[in-house]
Amino acid sequence: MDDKMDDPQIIFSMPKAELHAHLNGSLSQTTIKKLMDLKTSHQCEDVFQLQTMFATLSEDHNKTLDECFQVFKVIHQLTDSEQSIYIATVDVIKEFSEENVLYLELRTTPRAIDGSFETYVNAVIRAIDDCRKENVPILVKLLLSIDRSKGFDTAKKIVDLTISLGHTRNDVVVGLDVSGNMADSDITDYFPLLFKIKDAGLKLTVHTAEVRNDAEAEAILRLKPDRIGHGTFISPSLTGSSHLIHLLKETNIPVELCLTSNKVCQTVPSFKDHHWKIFFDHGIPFSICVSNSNASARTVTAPILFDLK
Ligand SMILES: CNc1ncnc2c1ncn2[C@@H]1O[C@H](COP(=O)(O)O)[C@@H](O)[C@H]1O
Repeated sequence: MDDKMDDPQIIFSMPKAELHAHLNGSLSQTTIKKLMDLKTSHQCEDVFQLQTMFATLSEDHNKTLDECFQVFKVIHQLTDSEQSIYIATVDVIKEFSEENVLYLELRTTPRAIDGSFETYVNAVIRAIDDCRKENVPILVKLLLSIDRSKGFDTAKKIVDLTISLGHTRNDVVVGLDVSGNMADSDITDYFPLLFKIKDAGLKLTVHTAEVRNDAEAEAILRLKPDRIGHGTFISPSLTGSSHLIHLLKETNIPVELCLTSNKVCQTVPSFKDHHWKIFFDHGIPFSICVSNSNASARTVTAPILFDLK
């Protein structure tokens, strides 16, 4: 099987649900250009430096997972104001809708804007509300993310905000995602916060086993989140053991599988070697997701599956 798909049109036209989309990982080139122009119009001094960084990032080659995390640091410089976050969110929603995504569960990590996480989240929610008012034909819900590399205190603020919005805006905010670089932290430090989310009746999804750490993967599965993201190194083809996949099957936790993201970040060598087939054969419930993409990358995953089956 070829790792490239020639004709994604059929997938464009299919109605889809997207359950794992990072807001700042979903900016199209058009939106990036728009946000860059916004910086220029505000006469930001760092705009030339940003342009150079984006030119380098746009070079078409796969990146390691660590390099992917560096990319976000650059993208975050573009979404650093209420206005830019609003524009980014509206664009991402409309672009998913244009690709016939009917249910979009967007996730994003609030950053302090003028010292306030609320400002960031309010800009995202205002964009979702405005798309609803405009009758964009897509249902959008929001997960707030904690970035596990940012420490407990920041995570606590985001968890408290999630719980508060889970009451006041439960038409939009459905729960929490745990993301960020696995190498940077011990996930169990965050467990008291994750229990708070569960106790508040909110949904929880956790990036799990993107790189190998069997003890951590087991601890997350035993925590029983509502979903897990990736689950790459749960696969016996990579760990050489069936222990984690049996545990996953026992807990029956659905997995957000992100084929393109895994390939680009090189946590799997090729689509052919992706663990989706092993999960399929074990009867693990999963959803095919994008995680991070530009608009043109979003629709390649499903044809790959058709091809493999
Ligand atoms: C590739 N696999 C991944 N694994 C873990 N976390 C990831 C990720 N891809 C993205 N993120 C998380 O999402 C943030 C960008 O979107 P937001 O600023 O939140 O909208 C990244 O900074 C990282 O924390």
